Amino acid sequence: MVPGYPVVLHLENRLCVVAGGGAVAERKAAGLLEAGASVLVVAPTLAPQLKRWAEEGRIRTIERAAEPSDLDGAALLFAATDKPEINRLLAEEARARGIPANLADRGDEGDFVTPAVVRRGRLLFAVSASGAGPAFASRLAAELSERYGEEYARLAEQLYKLRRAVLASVSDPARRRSLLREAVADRAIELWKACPADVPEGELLGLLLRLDKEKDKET
Ligand SMILES: C[C@@]1(CC(=O)O)C2=NC(=C\c3[nH]c(c(CCC(=O)O)c3CC(=O)O)Cc3[nH]c(c(CC(=O)O)c3CCC(=O)O)/C=C3\N/C(=C\2)[C@@H](CCC(=O)O)[C@]3(C)CC(=O)O)/[C@H]1CCC(=O)O
Ligand SMILES: NC(=O)c1ccc[n+]([C@@H]2O[C@H](COP(=O)([O-])OP(=O)(O)OC[C@H]3O[C@@H](n4cnc5c(N)ncnc54)[C@H](O)[C@@H]3O)[C@@H](O)[C@H]2O)c1
Repeated sequence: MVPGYPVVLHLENRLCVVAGGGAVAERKAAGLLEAGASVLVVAPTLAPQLKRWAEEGRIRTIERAAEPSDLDGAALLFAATDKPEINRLLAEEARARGIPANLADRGDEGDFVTPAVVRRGRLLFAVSASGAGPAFASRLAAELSERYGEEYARLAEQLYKLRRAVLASVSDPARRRSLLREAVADRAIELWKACPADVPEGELLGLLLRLDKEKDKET
């Protein structure tokens, strides 16, 4: 088996085309909306949720069979019709234009697959089972979801603020690195979790520097 290469794509306002209008297309569209993409769904029949999103202006839809020209200007293609030969043809068209394609019916033949995802604010967990089955990936993602609750979204936000403060005020790279590592040690994490959501950056930095001093005293 040749393993895949994981990336996190920034798709804000990029055109992503979904061919197909069923349950799978809906799931892909939902994930794309979360990532701020500009979504075009093309299919002769559209699931109710896709119609609602179109009415709300959240996605664009075209109610007919997908055509190669639908790919104009697209960053990604999700071929999610229930016709394998159509998915393959569309993926070939996309490839010829340099657009990476996902094949809902044959993940291994596409340019990329979509992992099972758990989001906690800035945090993103993605699980791919690389052929061992989406049910397995989905189950493991559910376990991550239980292990890392909503409090991790807030924690990530605190760490984001803290990192910004450290980058802005500590110029020595080695010192920065050691502080940023310390900021994710157990004791520090407990401290950030206990802070109110709107704690200012400067205060977080002060707490971190104090922890650092205490650590120096202990050693
Ligand atoms: C994780 C998740 C993400 C998402 O799609 O968002 C995802 N599939 C999910 C659900 C799901 N998929 C299937 C069912 C029906 C039950 C069943 O058969 O198990 C259900 C359940 C449901 O629909 O509820 C069937 C299925 N899926 C694929 C094939 C064809 C094949 O194997 O190639 C077939 C057989 C189709 C047939 O019958 O012919 C292919 C792919 N599905 C992938 C991802 C990619 C591999 C990810 C990895 O690397 O592990 C890959 C390769 C391509 C891709 O889609 O990118 C999402 C769970 C979200 C969550 O719950 O968290
Ligand atoms: N990757 C996954 O996670 C996953 C999960 C389940 C099933 N599948 C596969 O994905 C396929 C789609 O699953 P579904 O549950 O969404 O199917 P579905 O039957 O609910 O929907 C199929 C959709 O494809 C549309 N369609 C048909 N011909 C088209 C064309 N020429 N151009 C554009 N759209 C067209 C139909 O109008 C319909 O909206 C399944 O056949 C299966 O092979 C993949």
